[in-house]
Amino acid sequence: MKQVVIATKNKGKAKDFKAIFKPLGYEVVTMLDIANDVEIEETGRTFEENAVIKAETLSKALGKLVIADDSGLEVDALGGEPGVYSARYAGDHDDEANIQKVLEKLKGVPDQKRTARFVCAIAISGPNIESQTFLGTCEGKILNEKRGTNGFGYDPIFYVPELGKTMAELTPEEKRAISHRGNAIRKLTKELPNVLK
Ligand SMILES: O=c1[nH]c(=O)c2ncn([C@@H]3O[C@H](COP(=O)(O)OP(=O)(O)OP(=O)(O)O)[C@@H](O)[C@H]3O)c2[nH]1
Ligand SMILES: [Mg+2]
Repeated sequence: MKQVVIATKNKGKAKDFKAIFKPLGYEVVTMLDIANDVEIEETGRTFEENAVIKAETLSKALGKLVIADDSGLEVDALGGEPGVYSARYAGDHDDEANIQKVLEKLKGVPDQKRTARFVCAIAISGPNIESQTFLGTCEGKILNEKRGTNGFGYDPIFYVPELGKTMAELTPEEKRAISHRGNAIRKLTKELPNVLK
């Protein structure tokens, strides 16, 4: 089976990418499988900058084509927070603490002002290609409490109005069809149809 290397150590993202790439005929390999010792500092100010840092660092270390994902949640009533700090908003990769911080900050904010979006910047880098980025978004609303157990991160409080469900109530296939990550990868495969082998 053809392989695609993703510069992530996030198990939730790995699951999402498996759901996205399996129908395209690719096996997904992440840093958890082949480069757990490589540390990447996310010093960028934007999702795109961080995605390029991740893709280029791992691509140089492996000498291979690599895809990276930098993503997060933007809440309008919080001026776009947590943004690029989504993974480390309250505790470092502590999903529960991060969710509680968002809910606490949104206490008393009425339903119509709880709009938010997930953003995903995908970067692709390789020995013979110039790095490129693709941005995907998914619009929704932040609920007052958690619903559902699938997914990761902020999925249990992110409500998708068109489906009447939170991201955490969707199957991996349903999430793939509408998510920021699915949308960014669809752009990549449309614009670079021949780059993945
Ligand atoms: O509910 C969610 N559903 C999603 O689909 C999603 N995508 C991103 N996020 C949040 O944004 C952070 C990314 O930060 P991030 O891009 O730096 O990734 P990370 O540090 O977790 O892993 P890595 O890829 O850097 O190794 C994550 O940890 C999550 O908190 C999501 N939350
Ligand atoms: Mg990270």
